[in-house]
Amino acid sequence: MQANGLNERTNLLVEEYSTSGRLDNITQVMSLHTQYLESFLRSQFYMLRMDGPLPLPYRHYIAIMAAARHQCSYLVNMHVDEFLKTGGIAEWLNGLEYIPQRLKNLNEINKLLAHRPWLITKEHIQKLVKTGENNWSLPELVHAVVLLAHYHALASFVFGSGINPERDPDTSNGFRLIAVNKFCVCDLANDNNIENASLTSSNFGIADSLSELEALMERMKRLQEEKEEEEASQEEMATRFEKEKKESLLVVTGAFDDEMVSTSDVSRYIEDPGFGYKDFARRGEEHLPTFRAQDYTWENHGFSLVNRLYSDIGHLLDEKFRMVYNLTYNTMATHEDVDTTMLRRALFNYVHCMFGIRYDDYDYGEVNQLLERSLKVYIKTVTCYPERTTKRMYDSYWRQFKHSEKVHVNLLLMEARMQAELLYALRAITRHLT
Ligand SMILES: CC(C)C[C@H](N)C(=O)O
Repeated sequence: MQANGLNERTNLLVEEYSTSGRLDNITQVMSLHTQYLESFLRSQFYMLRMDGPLPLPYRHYIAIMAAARHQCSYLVNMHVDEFLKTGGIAEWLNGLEYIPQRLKNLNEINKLLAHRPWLITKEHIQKLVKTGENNWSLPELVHAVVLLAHYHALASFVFGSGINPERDPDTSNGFRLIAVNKFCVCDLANDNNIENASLTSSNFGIADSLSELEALMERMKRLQEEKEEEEASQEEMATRFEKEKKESLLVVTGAFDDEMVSTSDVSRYIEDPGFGYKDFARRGEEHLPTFRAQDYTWENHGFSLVNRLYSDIGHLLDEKFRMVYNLTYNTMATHEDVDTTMLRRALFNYVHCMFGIRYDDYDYGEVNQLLERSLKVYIKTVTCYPERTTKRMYDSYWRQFKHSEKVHVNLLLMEARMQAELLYALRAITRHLT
């Protein structure tokens, strides 16, 4: 890393250390992307610690409920500590039966938001805001929704980057208890080249993965040229989206490892643990409806609503979304000066596609050409079933790329997911209001 970048990174880490008294592994891994880290920390600090509609312990309890939907013990434990530190009632940590009804009422929206946000309707919102003494005010509800979406998405980042719990010398078994997917966070933070590690465990040689990279760059170039030549018709574009959406449902992610559930003690914070992202294709009775992005965009609708009800969070989130969307170093593994816009768009839009969100000016044929199968498996797992992510999945795509680039991928997935959840929830709130 260049001296400049390194300085910036160090400064930011020092600053974070002095404000929060710790440097967790999330921060360390994210510090590979300092600019992003800054806006991430700013918005997180705001929603957790600054003036806002919800009392502090509530915020941490909501973070716990959100992270528990994905059995993310790492985040759960972190916020259990914070919950107690901010004066939360210890009894609540026994599980959902011990919390006030009002908080319990968030279960349903937590569950839908995490796994099938398209099912959220204005009726869900109505129920929450009109239940007599247990009602939520709209600002409180928006604060809660932002926290839920943030922590669902962060769980994706944690599993996607293989972040392990920090070792705590005081609790001898605290570490073992929650080690789930055994990545080495130190490797990530140092951005060692993954070449050696991943190649020995796979059947491919360096030559194959090199030509994989060349082929990808070739496809990007060709798509760029084609784009300048002809434009597909509206119908053709719509068909391509539907095709990609349908196919995404067929992408098979790792089988569920039961061991993981039984070793996790976080299930007491959730209801209906079996509820997950729907494998529509197999069941067939429900389909994933299409959300036309231009009818309800973050920029024109979501942003102003969220900002009005919970002031300034809109700006912070907006800055973060823009940051991640535009983040680039113009590199592709060892190549420099490459315009990677197309590839980064494909990643972001593919996540939205899995949530049924369609941009009618985007050609989903690009997703199909740029994202290979193993990458799609990784994306779907990290976004929809993060707890199932394995190191093998992480290693199996883009074998020439650096760790920092795979962390970059994770940032895109995380933010796209957060935005998708927010869009559905905010649309329901708007409908409730009109
Ligand atoms: C996710 C990666 C393909 C991003 C790329 N390294 C860039 O700087 O744009």
